[in-house]
Amino acid sequence: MVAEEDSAELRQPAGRNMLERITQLINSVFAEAKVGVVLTPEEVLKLIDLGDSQGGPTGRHWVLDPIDGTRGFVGMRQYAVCLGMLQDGEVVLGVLGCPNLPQGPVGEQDGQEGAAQRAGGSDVGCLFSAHRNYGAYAAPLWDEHAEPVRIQVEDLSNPREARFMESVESRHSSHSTTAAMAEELGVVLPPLRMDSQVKYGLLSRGCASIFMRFPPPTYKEKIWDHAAGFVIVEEAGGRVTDAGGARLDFSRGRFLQLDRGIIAAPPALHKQLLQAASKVAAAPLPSGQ
Ligand SMILES: Nc1ncnc2c1ncn2[C@@H]1O[C@H](COP(=O)(O)O)[C@@H](OP(=O)(O)O)[C@H]1O
Ligand SMILES: [Mg+2]
Repeated sequence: MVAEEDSAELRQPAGRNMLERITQLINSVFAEAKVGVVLTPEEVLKLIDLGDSQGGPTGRHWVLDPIDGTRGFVGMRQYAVCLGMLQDGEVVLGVLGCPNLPQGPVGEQDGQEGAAQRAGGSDVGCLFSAHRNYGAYAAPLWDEHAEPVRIQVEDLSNPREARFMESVESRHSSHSTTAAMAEELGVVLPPLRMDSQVKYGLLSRGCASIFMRFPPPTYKEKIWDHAAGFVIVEEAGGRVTDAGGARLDFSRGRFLQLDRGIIAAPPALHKQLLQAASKVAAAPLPSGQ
């Protein structure tokens, strides 16, 4: 298992109280679900540390981000529970649980504080999934009897009709770079800002047609922030590459090695985005940047 968290902080004296609370919470959920197991704090620490696999090009690895979009979670916006599976370096399975995401059309307000208050309604909460070569699907998160429906990216090639998505947090993805890309491409709609991998889910079901991410140059993207969303978008007919056009490569361990950033879109738009990316990269920076 390749997972974001480890137990280091919980092993400190200052983490003891939190460890007790987490252990109690797990045991109460286990009791409710009649699992028949009671964990000790030490067992909880060991289980968390099972996520220390380094991934790589061979074998099978689960890739877990238990709360992706931590800032969105804390800010009562969007977040996602993300699980992917790597087989010999290729993402073959992906699941995204998005508790605060409406099942129908999504607007700017759904990426803002207050989204969490709408959670729990029968039309809020989405589960996206994909199995390599078997398509991408969406289902209501809380209805275990609902039949998942096949999803497809929007069949769009005209940037003037396109809506692009990016991070809420400009420290995660430069809003000025995406604005320059949008201008170069001729996108006229304002960005849809959402936390976490819900953006990959929205792209896959055609709620928006472009996802761009341009982190600071020194930042190394982690595979758990993209694995599940990547296979879901590809199985929905989209393309996900770095800004140089290389398909994301999950076989290199816990990190992705990217040229500038990530661009995801239906194929016809994706091609135009790559052209825009090379023009934006070649343009001189405005003074002061
Ligand atoms: N400086 C940075 N640049 C790019 N990504 C960053 C970042 N700092 C944190 N992140 C990642 O961005 C993820 C959230 O993505 P988004 O911006 O799409 O909401 C975070 O996931 P976690 O919240 O799981 O830590 C974290 O891994
Ligand atoms: Mg994350």
